[in-house]
Amino acid sequence: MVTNLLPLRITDLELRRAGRRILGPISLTLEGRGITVVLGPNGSGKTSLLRAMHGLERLSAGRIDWACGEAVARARQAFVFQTPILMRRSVLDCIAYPLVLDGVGRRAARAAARAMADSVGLTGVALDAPASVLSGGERQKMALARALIRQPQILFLDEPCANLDNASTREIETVLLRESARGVRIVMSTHNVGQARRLADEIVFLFAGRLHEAAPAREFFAGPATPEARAHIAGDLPT
Ligand SMILES: Nc1ncnc2c1ncn2[C@@H]1O[C@H](COP(=O)(O)OP(=O)(O)OP(=O)(O)O)[C@@H](O)[C@H]1O
Repeated sequence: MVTNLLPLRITDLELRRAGRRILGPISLTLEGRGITVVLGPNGSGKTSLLRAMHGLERLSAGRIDWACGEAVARARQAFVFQTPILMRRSVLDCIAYPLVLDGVGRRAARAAARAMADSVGLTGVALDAPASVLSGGERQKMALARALIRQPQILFLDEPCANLDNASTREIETVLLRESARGVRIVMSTHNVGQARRLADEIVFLFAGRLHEAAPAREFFAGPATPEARAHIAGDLPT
């Protein structure tokens, strides 16, 4: 179902901010199915690359081309931010909100939101309570439910498990693997090598704003192309 959106072609992309180049030049093609993990240390440009793909960054140079054209592509994708945006609504209404914006009636939207809350494991949570009472892990699940409720074909997630404990991380990873198996194309960032090993079909490794490698995960982990990638996988602290 993603075939008419992809490939996504990124050509000579550069982002310059405050007088310095923070990303690029990057040329990269995203195809097919599965989970692409954008891996790299803090500050390597992961968030910036995901935001650029999702159309949230002004490009300083280069192009980003979706196979189906930009407007169609934007309507079929969702983004989960590292720190979920909290609205002053109940948990259920936060999840239902994208459907309400689409014109779905409140009752139907809330019913769909209830089912989605269940499917991401938001159980034992008072769904009519304000979203602000949720724990970190619950907030991430709520953000994931809100992103999935319009059934996006492509889902971007920026460090979806940062600061979460093992149990919450495992639950979110399970949802991501399930959605990927259902055909949702997932593009996510992490600096966590273990998470990349567990989830990735493809790795895009960034270091200091540069693309070091884009390769099938098995290939990347068996023989990373650059010393920086090798050190990152090994858990060393390259300078
Ligand atoms: N608007 C901006 N103005 C100036 N510098 C910026 C801007 N946005 C990002 N940067 C810088 O660009 C670099 C890459 O940032 P980015 O958030 O993309 O990295 P990251 O790999 O996602 O990092 P982290 O893992 O810490 O979230 C950082 O040095 C950051 O300070």
